Amino acid sequence: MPLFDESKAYANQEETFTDTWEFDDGREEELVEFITSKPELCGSPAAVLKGIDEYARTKKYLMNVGEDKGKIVTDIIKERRPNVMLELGGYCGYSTILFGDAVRSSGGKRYFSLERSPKFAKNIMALIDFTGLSNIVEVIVGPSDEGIQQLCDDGKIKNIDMMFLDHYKPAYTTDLKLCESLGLISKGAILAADNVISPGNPPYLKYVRSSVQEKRMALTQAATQDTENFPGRSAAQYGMVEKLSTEVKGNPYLIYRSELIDSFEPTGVKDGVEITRCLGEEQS
Ligand SMILES: C[S@@+](CC[C@H](N)C(=O)[O-])C[C@H]1O[C@@H](n2cnc3c(N)ncnc32)[C@H](O)[C@@H]1O
Repeated sequence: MPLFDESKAYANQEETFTDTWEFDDGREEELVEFITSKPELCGSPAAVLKGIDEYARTKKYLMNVGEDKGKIVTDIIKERRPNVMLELGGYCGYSTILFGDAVRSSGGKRYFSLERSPKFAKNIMALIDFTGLSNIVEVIVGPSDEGIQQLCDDGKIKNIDMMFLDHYKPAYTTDLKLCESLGLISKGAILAADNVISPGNPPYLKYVRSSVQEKRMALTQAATQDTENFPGRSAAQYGMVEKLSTEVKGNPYLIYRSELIDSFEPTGVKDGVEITRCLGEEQS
């Protein structure tokens, strides 16, 4: 793994959790102003991303995927060339711009960003408009499980080619199972899950690394295993508002091959992205 370049490190991450939102102390709107007040950045995804990185380095930390982990995912987008890609958790739109632009450049049609906070969603839309990506990116406001169901009911997605998971950590497994149950995951789908080292997501890693037989066995155990065993405060975070369903069983017959790619948070803290490829479905 290459070493982290300290010269591009974001400002230190402060402790600003509330029961409802992380950060949301005005920095996100300050960022939008910082970017949109520079007309020279308008219409250029690369320039806007540079501007967001500059804000997070010189002013206040932002919980973006960042350049290093972002490159892991854009390399896979170039290889997979997804027609339809979803991200769960958009925040200020850094990953939305980076991956939405990569999907567009590789010939894809739609990039859906699902963001629970109406305030954050408004900021993403402002930056997407400014960057010139509104013809490919659609921001869906509300909890991810409702957004996924809605996209499916509206016929906007029939299949997910790629999905980036970067929202409420205990919802990674429940949302993946929801996608599986809705028939949205099939051979060729690729999942990229952020923060599997920092803060970590043991239930998700266990699920995507399990064999069909192990997943079938797990169905006989308590469903709460998906949303328990979280390090630090990553589960308590948003706990007052997140209502996860542990009833959705998913499709245990899907065959996954999963690997961790080591990398860094934009602050330099070690982290990794779990890349999971669906190889097909075992006949029941
Ligand atoms: C780590 S940030 C996402 C960063 C973004 N992907 C990036 O790299 O630029 C997590 C985001 O997930 C959102 N979020 C948390 N729970 C959610 C849920 N259930 N559905 C959708 N978004 C959620 C939070 O509001 C926050 O904006």
